[in-house]
Amino acid sequence: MRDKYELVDSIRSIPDYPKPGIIFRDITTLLGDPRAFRCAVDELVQPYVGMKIDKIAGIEARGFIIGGAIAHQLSAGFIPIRKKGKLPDKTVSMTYSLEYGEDEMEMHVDAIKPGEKVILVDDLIATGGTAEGAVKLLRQIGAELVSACFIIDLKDLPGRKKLEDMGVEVRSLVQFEGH
Ligand SMILES: O=P(O)(O)OC[C@H]1O[C@H](OP(=O)(O)OP(=O)(O)O)[C@H](O)[C@@H]1O
Ligand SMILES: Nc1ncnc2[nH]cnc12
Repeated sequence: MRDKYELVDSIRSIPDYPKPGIIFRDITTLLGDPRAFRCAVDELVQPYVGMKIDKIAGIEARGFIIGGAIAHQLSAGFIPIRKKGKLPDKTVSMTYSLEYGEDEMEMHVDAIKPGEKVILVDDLIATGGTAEGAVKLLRQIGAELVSACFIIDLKDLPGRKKLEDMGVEVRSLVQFEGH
């Protein structure tokens, strides 16, 4: 990977998916490109090296792919934040809205010990509704949220500001204009 332009070029944009007016930023092409995938994970990990991060919390489904790779690189544990009804033990849950709908997410109540240092990971932040719900859940069970990171930030949407207003540091690799 020579520079971040190659990372941008590895992301496929699909107009009017899943609804008219949305440009879907598809990371399957990035994931399928060995150099782009490695570059994205390495760039996301770099600021956290040496910070003794306990857990990476990844948001279903695309946050699992990126978050798992980051957790491995940082020798941290991995916590899945899942869509409703998928986790088998006692959970905490939160309803949230996103760019094209509404959903409910859950975590196991014992996924994190109070005070553990956690980074939230997803592929993309748009309205920030999903990440906001995840931050609330993580704090509810006592996590110390160190940062949130994304490959993509849709910068005309309020996601980044929403998290920063909650006192969360936000990092992203690629910024796109528009929806
Ligand atoms: O900032 P927001 O407006 O909340 O949108 C961002 C969320 O939308 C996408 O997930 P989606 O709900 O489509 O689920 P998927 O990963 O299972 O496809 C994306 O992976 C983020 O999780
Ligand atoms: N425009 C978009 N592309 C891909 N995933 C998204 N999640 C929310 N908005 C999105």
